[in-house]
Amino acid sequence: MDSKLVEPKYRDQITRQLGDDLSRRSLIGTIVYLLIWAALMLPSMSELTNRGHNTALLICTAAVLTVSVLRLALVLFYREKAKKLNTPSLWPLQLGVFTSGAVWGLICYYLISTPAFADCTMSLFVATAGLCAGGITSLAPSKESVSIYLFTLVTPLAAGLLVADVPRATSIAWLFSIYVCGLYAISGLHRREYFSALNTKMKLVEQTERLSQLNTIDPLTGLKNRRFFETQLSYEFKRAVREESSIAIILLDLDYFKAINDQFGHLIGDECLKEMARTISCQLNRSLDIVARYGGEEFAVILPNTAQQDAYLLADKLRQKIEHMSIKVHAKTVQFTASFGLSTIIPTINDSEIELLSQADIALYAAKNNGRNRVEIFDPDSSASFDLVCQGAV
Ligand SMILES: Nc1nc2c(ncn2[C@@H]2O[C@H](COP(=O)(O)OP(=O)(O)OP(=O)(O)O)[C@@H](O)[C@H]2O)c(=O)[nH]1
Repeated sequence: MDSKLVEPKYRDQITRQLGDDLSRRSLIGTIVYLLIWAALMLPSMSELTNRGHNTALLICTAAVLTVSVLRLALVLFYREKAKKLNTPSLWPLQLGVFTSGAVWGLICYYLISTPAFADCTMSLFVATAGLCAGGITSLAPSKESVSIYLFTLVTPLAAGLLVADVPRATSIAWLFSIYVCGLYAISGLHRREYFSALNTKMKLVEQTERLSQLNTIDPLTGLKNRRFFETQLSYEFKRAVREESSIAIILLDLDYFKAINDQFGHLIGDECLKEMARTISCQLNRSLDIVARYGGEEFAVILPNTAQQDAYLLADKLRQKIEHMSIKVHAKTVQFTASFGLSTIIPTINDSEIELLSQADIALYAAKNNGRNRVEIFDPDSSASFDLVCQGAV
């Protein structure tokens, strides 16, 4: 691969894309290769057989068939490698190009230098010119493949022209030289355009990924936002149904936040939210847990595979951490508390995550009503939350 044309950070993805493209093109190339041989030989087959050249023809046909099967096998081998490796080497594809080019070139040499096949010479030149054009167009993204193909295909043909008594040999040699040079130059342009398009595509993919990442993040706290939370909740809920495992939701809301804003200003209010986000994130040690800013001063936590008692212990630990947090503003210290609503379920197919969320909301509402700075667990029996052993009520 031409590394000057590829941005280093996209090297791996582009190498992979190049391999995919070349393997697809090689498949088509192999079929066209076979068809060209058939079109070249079938019309003159009976005549050549009558002249007693059937053994030579059979050997050439067997060689064309063998090299096509080999090339096909190499493409499949490359595809198998590509399933396991991120950036598989392109050598199987290049070996396929080399063998098919070399076999065609040698057959050309043999047919041109054998007087009995003089009738086929013109159609052989046309077929080889077509193979050159098609091969170079489809292999253009790989400079090495183009060079291998041209060299193996054209060198024996040129040698054949030198040794055999071909009418207008000089003219044909010139025509082929111009033709091959022109094709080679055009393949360079094609290659530049191909890699420029790939670099642009990779940049777009990268920017789209970054944008969709940003789309899931709350800019103030750096936590995930509500949209992400809801998507993940749905996903985790379905997983809990499948695995028949417990899932818990904690909703927490800063107490009297309006008063903090009014007293210290919105910037200090923002600092409280950021500090709170940091505290919640620090307390969640499992990578499975998801914390998000659910609303203005409201946060939400999903705890997959967590029983009610464990979720309660975590919520109360968070409550205590927040209670003991403080933010310095000039000479003053801002302290605040938060209220928590908790709901847990081992869901079945008939349950829904929206129900679980609204249960956590009911429990949070109860925590606010029951005095704030406390954890309430949703009680399914009374359909209202009840106070659990929570020590820090204001
Ligand atoms: N600084 C800041 N304030 C916010 C933000 N989002 C919401 N708020 C404020 O949060 C306050 C929420 O007030 P309320 O809904 O009355 O709740 P509260 O004062 O916390 O009272 P309780 O929840 O009942 O304890 C409002 O004053 C909002 O303006 C934010 O991003 N930054």
